[in-house]
Amino acid sequence: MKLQDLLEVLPFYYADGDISEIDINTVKADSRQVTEGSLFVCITGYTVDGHDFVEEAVKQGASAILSEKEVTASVPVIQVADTSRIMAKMAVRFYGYPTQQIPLIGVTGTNGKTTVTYLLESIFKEFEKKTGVIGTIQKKIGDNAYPVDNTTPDALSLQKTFQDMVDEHVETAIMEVSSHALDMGRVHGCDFDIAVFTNLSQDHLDYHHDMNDYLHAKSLLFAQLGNTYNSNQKKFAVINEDDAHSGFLKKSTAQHILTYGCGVDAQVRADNIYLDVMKTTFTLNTPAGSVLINSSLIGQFNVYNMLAASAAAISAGIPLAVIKKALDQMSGVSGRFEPVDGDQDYAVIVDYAHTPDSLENVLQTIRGFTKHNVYAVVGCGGDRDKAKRPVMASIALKYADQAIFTSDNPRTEAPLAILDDMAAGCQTDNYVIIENRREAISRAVNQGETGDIILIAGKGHETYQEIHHTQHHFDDREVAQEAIQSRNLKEDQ
Ligand SMILES: CC(=O)N[C@H]1[C@@H](OP(=O)(O)OP(=O)(O)OC[C@H]2O[C@@H](n3ccc(=O)[nH]c3=O)[C@H](O)[C@@H]2O)O[C@H](CO)[C@@H](O)[C@@H]1O[C@H](C)C(=O)N[C@@H](C)C(=O)N[C@H](CCC(=O)O)C(=O)O
Ligand SMILES: Nc1ncnc2c1ncn2[C@@H]1O[C@H](COP(=O)(O)OP(=O)(O)OP(=O)(O)O)[C@@H](O)[C@H]1O
Ligand SMILES: N[C@H](CCC[C@H](N)C(=O)O)C(=O)O
Ligand SMILES: [Mg+2]
Repeated sequence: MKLQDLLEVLPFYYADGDISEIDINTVKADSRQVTEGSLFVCITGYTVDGHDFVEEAVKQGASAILSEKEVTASVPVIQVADTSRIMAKMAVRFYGYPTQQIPLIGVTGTNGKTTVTYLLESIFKEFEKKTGVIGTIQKKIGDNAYPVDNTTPDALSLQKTFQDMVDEHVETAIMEVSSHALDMGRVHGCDFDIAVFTNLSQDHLDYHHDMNDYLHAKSLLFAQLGNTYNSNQKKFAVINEDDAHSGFLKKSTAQHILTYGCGVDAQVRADNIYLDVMKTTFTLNTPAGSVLINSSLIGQFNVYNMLAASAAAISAGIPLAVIKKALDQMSGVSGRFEPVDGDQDYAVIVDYAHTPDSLENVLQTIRGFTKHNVYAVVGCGGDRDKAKRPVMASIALKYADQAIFTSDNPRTEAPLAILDDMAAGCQTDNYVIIENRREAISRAVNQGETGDIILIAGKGHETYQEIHHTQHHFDDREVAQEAIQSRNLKEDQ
């Protein structure tokens, strides 16, 4: 592609050097990925400054540089005000406006995004649509899965993925949209058709200044809804009416709104909710009629996730009977309230709860299921929101008979310093600190007696423990299974 064609997305720019004959065969923001004929985009990052890699990019074969600061290079330099924002627009142009060609659903909120995207995938598959899914666990095109680095990829990877989805005839794309992504403009230029809000509670205060800043980032998805290119189609904001922030989010969009919740005001509503350890049933009331849902997803929070997915599906015109069939059949999401079954008479549940609200929801749910002991194995991530550490610890103590505090991706922090931050939130002494996660899980499993429930929180589907930039293989489900088997063996002897 001619560089000048790519620059059509810019109203103004300043070019240093003759760009009229320059061809671009790819756009890269990482000098290590630059190949002959790349446009190298300099991003001022959080750890390093991409402008420092111009020389390396030119050596690797970059034909031109897009920068937001003054840089000197032996190839033409185009200077703009904000390279991240412009890169997103260029990515959309470079990959052929892919989200104008597929309906796109974006899901945002503190908790429940992954679950809602998988519920939507099941519903659209039941409706015989080929789906694409992008999120925390992986990205999927039809039934093929690929690894991801971020819940919401950078703009270049994202638009490339959408182009792949177009090439592979995906009929609906469903993605998680993180607050980081919204704040950094990773989704600029995406033509969302439906935007879903799950809920907002404390997280990521390492990145966002305060809860208002966090809420504002989330609202950008709704502000962006329908503002891009072809806006003739009906666009919907699907909003959790029971969340305290719903009013603000409703004001953030000029598109149609469909609310969901458990109160009388919600347009898509759950009534007669029955929660038990094996199943959840409720009546799903919608503007299109009512059906009884009989799901194997556990807990009140999953009723909300099913309402969110149902409301989004209704906005997309999917019949209620199809929604019911998909929700009834869906067996669960990897690492979310996932039981580990080793033929034991106490339950072990692995769950991705890593925020105060999700931990409270999942422990409250578990507490409601047993009069026996509840054990909670809990840690907090390093290089992440420090303010949530004492809060999560005190929630664990409130609901569990014993909490076992341990490591969860300490990253570049000292594990014991993280555990100290957690201990600062403890008003009671029903906890132990076991830094090594394998030992912590083993301790919990060895204490389990008939009817007890052990929650292993925080890592869910993750298959690693990240320590000082290195990921060591670690899967809570495998480790718990090994601990159960080793105890079974000892007891059989
Ligand atoms: C704080 C944050 O989100 N950072 C993201 C950001 O990194 P950054 O801006 O700090 O980049 P940097 O490493 O400083 O580098 C700056 C620039 O120099 C370039 N560079 C760097 C080195 C080099 O040799 N050559 C070179 O050109 C880099 O490619 C980059 O363009 O851009 C990177 C590339 O897109 C992301 O991978 C990175 O995510 C980091 C890994 C991260 O941990 N992000 C988390 C906090 C995150 O985004 N999480 C959300 C939410 C998850 C949830 O839902 O809970 C997510 O969407 O995943
Ligand atoms: N609607 C909900 N409200 C509160 N907690 C929830 C909800 N749905 C799920 N959870 C809890 O949050 C955890 C994470 O769920 P899920 O992965 O669906 O959320 P997410 O928003 O994708 O998280 P992340 O921000 O890490 O991508 C679950 O394991 C469960 O404990
Ligand atoms: N997307 C979240 C995941 C947290 C998962 C938890 N295991 C941790 O490492 O804190 C984050 O990067 O903050
Ligand atoms: Mg997720």
